[in-house]
Amino acid sequence: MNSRYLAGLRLNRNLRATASMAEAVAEADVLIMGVPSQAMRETARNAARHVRAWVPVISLAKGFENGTGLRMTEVIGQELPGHPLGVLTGPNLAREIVDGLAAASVLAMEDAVIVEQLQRLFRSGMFRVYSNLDLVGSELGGALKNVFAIAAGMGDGLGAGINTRSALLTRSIAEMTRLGVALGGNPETFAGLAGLGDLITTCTSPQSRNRTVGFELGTGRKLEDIVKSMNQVAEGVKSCGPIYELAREHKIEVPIITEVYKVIHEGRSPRAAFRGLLRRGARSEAEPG
Ligand SMILES: NC(=O)c1ccc[n+]([C@@H]2O[C@H](COP(=O)([O-])OP(=O)(O)OC[C@H]3O[C@@H](n4cnc5c(N)ncnc54)[C@H](O)[C@@H]3O)[C@@H](O)[C@H]2O)c1
Ligand SMILES: O=P(O)(O)OC[C@H](O)CO
Repeated sequence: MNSRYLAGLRLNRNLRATASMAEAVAEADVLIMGVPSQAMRETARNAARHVRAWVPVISLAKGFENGTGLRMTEVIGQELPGHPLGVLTGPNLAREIVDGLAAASVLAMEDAVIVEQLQRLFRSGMFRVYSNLDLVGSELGGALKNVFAIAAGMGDGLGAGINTRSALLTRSIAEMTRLGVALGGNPETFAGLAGLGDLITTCTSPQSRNRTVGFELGTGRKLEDIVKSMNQVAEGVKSCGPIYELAREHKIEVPIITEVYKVIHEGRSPRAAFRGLLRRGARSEAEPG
């Protein structure tokens, strides 16, 4: 059992826990990195002393590094150079998967041969794994959707209706695609499991930590109190800053991300954020906003 994070659920009996990095990593044929984004560099650096050369490293994290604005496989690549890198991402709420409910995921790597081999390794009865050679787009989808989930949660916390949520999700996927393509992803990836699929799950499930942060903000609670009361990471809170900066750097208009950034970093109220989105000028559906 992992009573702190997945209370009441029995873990697979093949899992073995250890607090020793050397023991966890030294004999590994594949390394799977499942820590919050802001802990990724330190964790990869600690692993580097023990891991064998050429072992593939797969990231599960969905965020950007604060300060550098780097994606997780970029961070891992700096600390573990020469290893084939990938991400496993998609609509994958941990609790549902441990509970044995069916789910689909994307394993994205740039090497077509290795991704096919690992796809077989990750696939099991109720867990269907698709491959994708667009590592950058798949990784971006997972990180960007967290900020949109905060926005969707804020709407729900404010008592907005399903029409509002649907409008927000649809404009979010347009915004995700626009920014994701500018940052090097393929547009098709954002319409797949790593983009739209994960956006739907995270924006609609009460299990999502990012949506929960947004929801609580919408009901009027303070960000500091919400984060303090959670024992798990809500990646969108810390990744929102680097994402906003990347959009500015690439001159991409991102109205939803901008409003979430203002709520998190500039004390704007969720109600004012939603009003800000509604008051934007008339435009075509193909335009930002
Ligand atoms: N939980 C999910 O449903 C889920 C699903 C898909 C992807 N992810 C992503 O996986 C990543 C990790 O999420 P999580 O749900 O496991 O987070 P979590 O907060 O529940 O747990 C993180 C784990 O990392 C450990 N950790 C925290 N800081 C650390 C540090 N400095 N050094 C070493 N270990 C540290 C914690 O002890 C804990 O075991 C996130 O990027 C998240 O977006 C989570
Ligand atoms: O709980 P969240 O908001 O971190 O979302 C978890 C997963 O990313 C959903 O796919």
